[in-house]
Amino acid sequence: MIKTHIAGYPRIGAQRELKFALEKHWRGEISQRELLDTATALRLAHWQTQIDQGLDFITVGDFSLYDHVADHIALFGCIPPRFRHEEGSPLDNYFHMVRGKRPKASQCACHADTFALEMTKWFDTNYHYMVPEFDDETRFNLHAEALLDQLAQAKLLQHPIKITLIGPITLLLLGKSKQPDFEPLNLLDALVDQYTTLLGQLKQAGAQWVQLDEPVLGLDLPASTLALFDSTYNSLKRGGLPILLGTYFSELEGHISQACKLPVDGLHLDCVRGLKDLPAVLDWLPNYKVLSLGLVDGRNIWKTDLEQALKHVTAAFDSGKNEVWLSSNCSLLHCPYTLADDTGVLPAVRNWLSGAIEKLGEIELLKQAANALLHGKALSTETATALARHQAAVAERHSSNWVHKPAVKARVKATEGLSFSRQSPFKVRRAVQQQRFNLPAFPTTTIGSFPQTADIRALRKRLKAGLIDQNAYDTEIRNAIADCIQKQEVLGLDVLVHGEPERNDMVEFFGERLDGFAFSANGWVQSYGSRCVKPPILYGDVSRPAPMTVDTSVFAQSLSKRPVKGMLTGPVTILQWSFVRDDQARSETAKQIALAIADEVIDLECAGIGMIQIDEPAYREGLPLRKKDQAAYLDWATLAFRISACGVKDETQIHTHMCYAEFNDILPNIAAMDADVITIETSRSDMELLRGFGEFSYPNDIGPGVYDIHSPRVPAVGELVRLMQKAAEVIDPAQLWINPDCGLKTRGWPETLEALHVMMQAAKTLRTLHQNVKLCA
Ligand SMILES: CN1c2c(nc(N)[nH]c2=O)NC[C@@H]1CNc1ccc(C(=O)N[C@@H](CCC(=O)N[C@@H](CCC(=O)N[C@@H](CCC(=O)O)C(=O)O)C(=O)O)C(=O)O)cc1
Ligand SMILES: N[C@@H](CCS)C(=O)O
Ligand SMILES: [Zn+2]
Repeated sequence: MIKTHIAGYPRIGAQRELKFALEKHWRGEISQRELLDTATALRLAHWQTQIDQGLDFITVGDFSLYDHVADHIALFGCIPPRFRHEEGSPLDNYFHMVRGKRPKASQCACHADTFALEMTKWFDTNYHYMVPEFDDETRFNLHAEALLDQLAQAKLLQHPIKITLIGPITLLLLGKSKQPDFEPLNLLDALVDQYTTLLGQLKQAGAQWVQLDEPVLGLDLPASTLALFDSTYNSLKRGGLPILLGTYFSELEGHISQACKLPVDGLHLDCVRGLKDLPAVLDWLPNYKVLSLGLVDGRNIWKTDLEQALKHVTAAFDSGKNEVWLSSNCSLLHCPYTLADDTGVLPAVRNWLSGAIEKLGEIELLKQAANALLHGKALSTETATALARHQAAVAERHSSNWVHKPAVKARVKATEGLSFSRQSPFKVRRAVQQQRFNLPAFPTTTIGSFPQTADIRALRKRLKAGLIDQNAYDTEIRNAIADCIQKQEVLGLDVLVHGEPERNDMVEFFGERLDGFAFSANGWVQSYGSRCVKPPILYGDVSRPAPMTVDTSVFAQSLSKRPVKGMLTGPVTILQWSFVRDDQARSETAKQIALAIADEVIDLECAGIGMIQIDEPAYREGLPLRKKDQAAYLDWATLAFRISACGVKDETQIHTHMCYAEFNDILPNIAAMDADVITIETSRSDMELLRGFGEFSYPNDIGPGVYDIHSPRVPAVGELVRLMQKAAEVIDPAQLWINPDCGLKTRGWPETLEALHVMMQAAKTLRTLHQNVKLCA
């Protein structure tokens, strides 16, 4: 028997309805009721689409107003004490937990300025989840009302229901221990009790199945953790609801037999990332269990090769399996709603693509084709035509002239064996650069973007709608740059930026200017909360038809005597935050992008730009989940950065920037990138992240972020001085720069100016405290 389902659906809304409703609610423009009505309407629409496309189950539990991990914190009642208030609705307190809060003058002490939960990347995706906090005071207290309400809504559609939840072991491992020696897994028994009760309630309320996702099974796990799965799932059985164990994002290698033997009713396998596991799973998984094959890629947008997928379905039945489910490998959260009619995408490329709705159609088409094959029946004419048309599009992409550019391939080939080093070692470059720029101790700078105001976004919208012409747009952008430069001069920053007002997004902007990329008009994907990105579609060999940033940089530099950094996004980040090719190695694509960025770097240098920042915030995120694959990645990712950066003279200062990551385990590779200056996110770890840089004797200059840009909170001078003093304990002060954690695009101007003013005061204090800093080795 074949059944179809998905691991989860995008939730922001086909027209970003949830984003706009959330932001209106936060601005006080709509009530909680209106926000919840929007959410209900979206869920009903999503379930109806799944039914219309023929899926055998609708998936409930994947929707969230902000983040699904935060929802589990609310569901199991493990909200950290600082967010538990007597006053305010549960939803107010939920938003408080995920967004933080500044106290209103009139509010009581329980509303003190509280930091939101930390946010971090969901495995190796560009989605951010809210990090649960655990300590020995953590208690669980089931609050299933919201989930049961959703189940009741779904039941109105009279279609079988599968609930989806994060499994208890993954949930604990995603969290952070708030005490030095406390292990979140100590809480497992208590949490499993709550899960078991919940599963019982869900069964009673009419759910047919639950999918419990344990993507950590695809990570390198200690034997002690692996050992917990058996007893955990034995307990969960008591809930009485059939369990599908969900795995995705990685191969199960090493854990396959255990995953197959767990006391659950079915196993879901990621057949995109973990296809290698399939033969072993077919051997090990008992035939009475359901095997769910995740054959449609939820993290990319290419049409699935259904003929290939069909072979895997056949192999499953040939191995004796009785019940095979067809699905996406992971939640469709990571892809846009639809690309079928997106007018932004080049028509030649559009036919190769599949958004969430189209992926539901693929799963259904696969089911029909597999059923016909298994029962020895001919396909209906309609299915045969749809399948033939689908496969023709898949084949066309692989052989298209749009994809393959011999000159680009030849240029990459010519780089083989080259090491791509700067002309001189850092110490020599540093002296030459200090002579050129004459910077003070603790130079001050920012990461690149300044507030992307509603006015700037509205301006771009007017350009797109044809309401203003390119000249009018360029003039306004230049005004914004001039204003930004002037504000930085007034603040007294040492190294300026142009502020990035012309960029819709730091990756999409470059995608729009490079050959080999297509972009969509409405292909939005949730990044965190109400924030979305529109990843460009990297479909072919990459080259740079013309300079991309030189005019803007030259203009910005013409407005100041201080250095203004040229601002580029690095090859690994462009790769990581785009929908990328699946027909060639990522390392190959990265080299192509690196060569295009290298051309831009040289053009900037030739135009007189003395400092160039090549941002690589996704360098760490691209690290494969399994240790065995990491060294190879780090080698090519570092090489890609060096290809883009190393063509310049010693006197040109190369900066890079990284955020959202633990860096300590990859320090040798970061050092090998050999950027003259690296700015990193550190303030939220109280500079602890920097300790590793000190222990490793990181050789080049470092700007540890001194304040968190995710919050409107303005720090105090003393706080920043303390953080920098902490940094100076582990790093030679002569190596230290002062800057915020990351770009300021999501902030408003008032708090930005206030916070930077505080940062400048802190720099002054530090220069007094460290008068003897020797700036040049
Ligand atoms: C640094 N980060 C980034 C990541 N990934 C990227 N691809 N880019 C990143 O910068 N990953 C890690 C982090 C994630 N952080 C963020 C932070 C902020 C956003 C964000 O603000 N997103 C915006 C959309 C940005 C954008 O593309 N803007 C466009 C179009 C804007 C738009 O929606 N226009 C409206 C009209 C608006 C108006 O005021 O009238 C419209 O077209 O209808 C632009 O500026 O032109 C967001 O709003 O979600 C994302 C990730
Ligand atoms: N230059 C970018 C980097 C963000 S990670 C910015 O400032 O927004
Ligand atoms: Zn950043």
